[in-house]
Amino acid sequence: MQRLTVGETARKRKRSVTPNPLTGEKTMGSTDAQPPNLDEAFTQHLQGTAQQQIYAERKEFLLQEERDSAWDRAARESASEAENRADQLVWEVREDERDNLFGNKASEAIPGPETLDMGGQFLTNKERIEKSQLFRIAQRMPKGCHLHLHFNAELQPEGLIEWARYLPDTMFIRSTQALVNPEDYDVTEIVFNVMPADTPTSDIFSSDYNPEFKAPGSRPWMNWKTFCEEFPRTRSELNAEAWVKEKMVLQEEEVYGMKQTVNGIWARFNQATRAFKGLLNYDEAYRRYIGLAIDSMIRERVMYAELRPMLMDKFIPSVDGQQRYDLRAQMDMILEEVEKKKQELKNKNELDKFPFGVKIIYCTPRSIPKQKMRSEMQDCIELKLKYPELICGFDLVGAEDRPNHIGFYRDELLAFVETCKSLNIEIPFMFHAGETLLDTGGSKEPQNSNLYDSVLLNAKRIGHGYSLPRHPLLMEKFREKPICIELCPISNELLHLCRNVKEHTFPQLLAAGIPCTVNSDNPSLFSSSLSHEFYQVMVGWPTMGVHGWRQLAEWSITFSCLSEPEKDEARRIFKREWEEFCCWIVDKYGH
Ligand SMILES: O=c1[nH]cnc2c1ncn2[C@@H]1O[C@H](CO)[C@@H](O)[C@H]1O
Repeated sequence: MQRLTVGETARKRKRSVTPNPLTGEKTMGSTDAQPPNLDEAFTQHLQGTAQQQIYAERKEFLLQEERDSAWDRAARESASEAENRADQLVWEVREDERDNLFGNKASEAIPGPETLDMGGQFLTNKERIEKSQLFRIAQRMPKGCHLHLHFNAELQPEGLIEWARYLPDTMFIRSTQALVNPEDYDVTEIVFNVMPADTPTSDIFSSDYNPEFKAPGSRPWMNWKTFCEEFPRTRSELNAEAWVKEKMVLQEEEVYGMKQTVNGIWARFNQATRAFKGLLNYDEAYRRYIGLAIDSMIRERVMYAELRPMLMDKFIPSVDGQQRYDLRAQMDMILEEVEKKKQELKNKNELDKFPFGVKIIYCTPRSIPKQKMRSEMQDCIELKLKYPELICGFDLVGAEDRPNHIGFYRDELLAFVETCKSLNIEIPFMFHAGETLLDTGGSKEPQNSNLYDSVLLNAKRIGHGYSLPRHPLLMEKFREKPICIELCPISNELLHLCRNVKEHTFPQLLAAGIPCTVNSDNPSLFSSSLSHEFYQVMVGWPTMGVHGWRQLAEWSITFSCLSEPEKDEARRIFKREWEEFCCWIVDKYGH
């Protein structure tokens, strides 16, 4: 029988419509129709056709259109030959490590225990990351400026704990409960303080211990050295220092634990922050801390930083607990220590490594009453008048799912703006905003999102901005103004905004054309560093490359509070270092 073509079959099918005997419905009859020869049709249409050609051209056009409007276009187009080569090599290193270091080759076999997801949970991956060449490269990368870094959370805890050994008489510890049963050690919160040696003390290991610390006559403190000596008596598996360190750093199990909640991890985070405070807030440590923080930035190839101290507690003690230093004295210490570092660098002819020192963003908690907020703002302005080059911004900090939202302080914030204008000073807002999945500013009302107030109050930058993609209109406003976003990817993962960096919203923010920078937020609590953050954005989005890294670093200069001539100088240094960096990659990985 002669085979019908596809077209003839279709015509024939049309002719053979018959009513369904049960329903009367007319359906296509197939009784007398020949099945179409699909095989022949496909063979015919698979041969190089105009459609294939047109599709390929349209695809290329679509890709080109996307590249032409991509966020990293300027960097891509201005890349040197070495940078283009470095981009290709870094891509190769990353993709090789995805398959071979992490073992992410898809297979039906259940992966062995050595397999980890590249870009998966940060703390779970941390040891593997440290074996990675991509991480080596991230460490070596010139990073520009660090714009979101909390003052007490820059350095790892070991050093601070060690320094406390040298204060056998004046370092004290307080607990929120007696340490008697094993569970007490897990649930208690501890804080430190330097006080006069004759401060009345109690025994935290006694069931009579009274943790009350506010009431007159309360004596919740125990000498730290005594605490260390007594500690093994009740908890032999850890010594006091190791136990305290666990309290100060977020542990993998508590971050990712099945039963962990957003509130739970924030409570732990806040406890950890408070545990750091007393260990560095006394004159000797404060000074040493600044120098060491700068050393660590230089190692990480950061050339300048804007640090965020909480300045609501106005005094820090001297090492003997006898004197108190007010905010001005603290600012003087910062300036002096920065100056010492600069001198050191100058002597080594290395001033380009950290030429601009640091600036301070005045931070205050969003939990305080309006009256207190007002006095905080006045303190900030007073400091700005006294230290115009040092104070560079104002920020509200603390969990955004708790009161208050920025708009709660609307009148005070507007008064702050007008007062600054009348004094002819500028203290830009750099609010924490969008660091929440509820995005209701600690209330039940979506209109209390801190993202609205950040736009209305003309923030220069915002911290986090994680939930901004839910507001396309605000995205547009951020892009137009522009308001820069200080990304803190590891912080966001550890504080339960996303399970891992691949779920983070930074690709949406960047793709929308909003300038962003990369930051480490609280590296000492998160066991992280700025190099880890840059590593994370590289493995979190396959589209990220060396050009993207450069764009992020360049934005950190553009959106810093350096003066225009300083920015030009910063760009000059950065450009040179970047080219060296790219050549180093080509040298090391090009064979
Ligand atoms: O990611 C954050 N979001 C909001 N507040 C924070 C974050 N990191 C630190 N702090 C808060 O800032 C103060 C230290 O300067 C600490 O009180 C801490 O709770």
